[in-house]
Amino acid sequence: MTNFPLGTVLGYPRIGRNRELKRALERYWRGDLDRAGLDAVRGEVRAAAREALAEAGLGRTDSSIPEAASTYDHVLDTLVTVGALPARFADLTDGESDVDLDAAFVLARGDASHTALEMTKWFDTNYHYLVPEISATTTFRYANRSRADEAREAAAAGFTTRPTIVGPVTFLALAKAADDAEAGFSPLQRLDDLLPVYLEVLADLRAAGAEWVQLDESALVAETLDASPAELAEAAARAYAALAGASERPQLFVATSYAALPDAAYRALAGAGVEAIGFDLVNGVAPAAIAEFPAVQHVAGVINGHNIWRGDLEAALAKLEELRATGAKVSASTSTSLFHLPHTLDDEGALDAGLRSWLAFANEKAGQVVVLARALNEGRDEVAAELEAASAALAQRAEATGVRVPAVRERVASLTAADLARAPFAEREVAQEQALGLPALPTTTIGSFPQTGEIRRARQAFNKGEIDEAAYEGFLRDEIKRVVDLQLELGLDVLVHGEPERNDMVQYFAENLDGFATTANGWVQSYGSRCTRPSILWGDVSRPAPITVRWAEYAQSLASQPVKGMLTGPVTILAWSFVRDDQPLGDTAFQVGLALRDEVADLEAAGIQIIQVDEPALRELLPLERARHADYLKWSVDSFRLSTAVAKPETQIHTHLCYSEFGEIIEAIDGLDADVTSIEAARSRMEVVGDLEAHGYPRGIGPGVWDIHSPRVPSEAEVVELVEIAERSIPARHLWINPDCGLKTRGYDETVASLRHMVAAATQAREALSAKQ
Ligand code: MET
Ligand SMILES: [Zn+2]
Repeated sequence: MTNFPLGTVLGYPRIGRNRELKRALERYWRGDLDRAGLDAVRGEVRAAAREALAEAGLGRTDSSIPEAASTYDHVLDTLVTVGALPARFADLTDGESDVDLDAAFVLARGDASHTALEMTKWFDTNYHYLVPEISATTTFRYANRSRADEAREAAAAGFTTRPTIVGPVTFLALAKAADDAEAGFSPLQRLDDLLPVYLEVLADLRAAGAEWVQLDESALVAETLDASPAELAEAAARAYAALAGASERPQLFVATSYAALPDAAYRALAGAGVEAIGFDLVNGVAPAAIAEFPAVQHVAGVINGHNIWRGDLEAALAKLEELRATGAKVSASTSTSLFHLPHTLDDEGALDAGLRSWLAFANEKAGQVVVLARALNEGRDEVAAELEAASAALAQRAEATGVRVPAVRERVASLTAADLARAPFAEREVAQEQALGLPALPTTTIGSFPQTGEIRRARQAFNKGEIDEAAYEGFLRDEIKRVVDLQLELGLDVLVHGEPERNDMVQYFAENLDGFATTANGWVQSYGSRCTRPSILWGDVSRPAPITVRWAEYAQSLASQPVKGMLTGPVTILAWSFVRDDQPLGDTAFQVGLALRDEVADLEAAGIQIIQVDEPALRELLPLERARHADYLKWSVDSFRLSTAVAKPETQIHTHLCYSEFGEIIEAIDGLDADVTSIEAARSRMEVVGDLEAHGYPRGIGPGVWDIHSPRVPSEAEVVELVEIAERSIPARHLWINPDCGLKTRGYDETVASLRHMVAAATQAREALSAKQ
């Protein structure tokens, strides 16, 4: 068996350098591409990933290239591999043959007869995985052999790559108890039943030629899961004793990312006989017990896989040398999979040359790992030139114009507690009731309306200079009028302008704020075929001019109902951008908060009575280590309040949070002090409203009644049912009726039908309410 390579990356972007896979998927789902066509693109994307990493300098046959392609989601891949289909998908399999990709798509996207799996954020990132549902009766079987097929495909192309799957502990730790599970059931209880399938998978991968397999076990670093770190470490000890004990298997590389690997978990893995263990040295420190396990290969994540900065290569090497000095066997690696990054800077010719020299995308990060591996192998003198170039870029960045702007820093420094506080809610509630005069159970939407092909084409034409600004603005005004008229016709109570001018809710602000740059092709996967193009926040942030005011003002001029002004909050702007790494995030958040504060004041002055500041990423940035929570919650809440507290009592502040697992941050949500908060709740059938009730949440709340992540149109009766569930926990005067999230990814047919059902359901619920009174 071969040694573990001296340099590796934990994963690679999966969607294709030019989003080939995204496009192929969408054509396939629309029926414009057949399965053979889709499979051909999938194969090309896998081949291109291997070639790109080989070109960056990773070895073709030394297992340093991860075989980490995924067509929709890697947790879904693992779910299908181990055949853990929830009961409601039982009709997709005969229980014996392989579960195919088409079945996986139904799990992911739902269809007329299946509600899709839930999605939630992958650790503290902006990537969404599909949440497995496990109960005492879930069956496990080796039900999809794609990983082994891919290893064979790699071999045929002259590679020995390293198949990558989610490890058994993480798979179960990230799962939720299925609805039919008994109270108190935890998916980890099924570990011993799952392990035999992993043994089969390992044997099959070995037979396919894999020398090493990578099992991602990042759950071991998280303190925010249902299972405690001690339970997770105990599960790891059991799981890996079983897997390492197998005779037919590749060598095991257990990778962990996103925070420090706790000593207990490290000992569990090393003690079980795992041959290589990876840990994150960007967001964590090395486990203390390393010296006790000299046989283990320690794969040190010293190159940040989750940001786009070229960073301090010298410091990364110093970490490796320090580890090696303890006598440990050391390899260089990225801290996380590179699927959080765009493919390559080669596609960013238009980027400012200075800024570009400070950056590294996936291919360039792989190149950095290769440099470090050479230093480990041949000595640091052999890479002196590369180290020097990286240090020079870093020094130049620190001094560059715009990175530190005195006026911005002085404004932040002069803030006081009074700048963060509004009048008490009781007072605001009365003032808003008078100002707005809304009915009980008001209906609204989350902001965006469908981004039609026509809108995208108009934006493209404008960006290419094919139409001038006046023509584009005229187009947007017509679109806004259409959306406002539609909402009037549907009978919604609080309107939106529909956000047609925004390519993306963060990028739009980034493009209009100083301190940001945008990329040409910097796409990263968000979920399935959905990609985002995060902006690069590289300098001090300020707002040169009002951003959204003219659109909101125009929309408001078309209706007597209130139109919500629509902003993206500071935490979300940070979470969905590539942020600077040279100062605490909280400092950056305050700069963004101040810029938004100016926008709130201007919206209000323009006559906008309701302003929504979206913070869907509030939960996502919550650190995985509990010790860091207090600091995070303080700056995230304060930066939101900084942006909104400028509003008068009669101005109603809304916020929107995607996802509903926020038991953990309910104090923070309360701390935002928004008058109304909309949240996702439809897929979990309002699970979250109980948490809110238990907490005694005192202000307005809009639990989503329509799951907009699926093309399914909810019936009026379904919506009524969800409203009734919500009414049991939330006082009617605080309850709002809205979809789970924005509608930009939906088509107009579904949108109109669903909103019609939603408004009709609200009318029914109102009638029931007044009958009761
Ligand atoms: C991901 S949250 C989206 C909120 C935004 N206002 C929208 O409706 O699209
Ligand atoms: Zn949302």
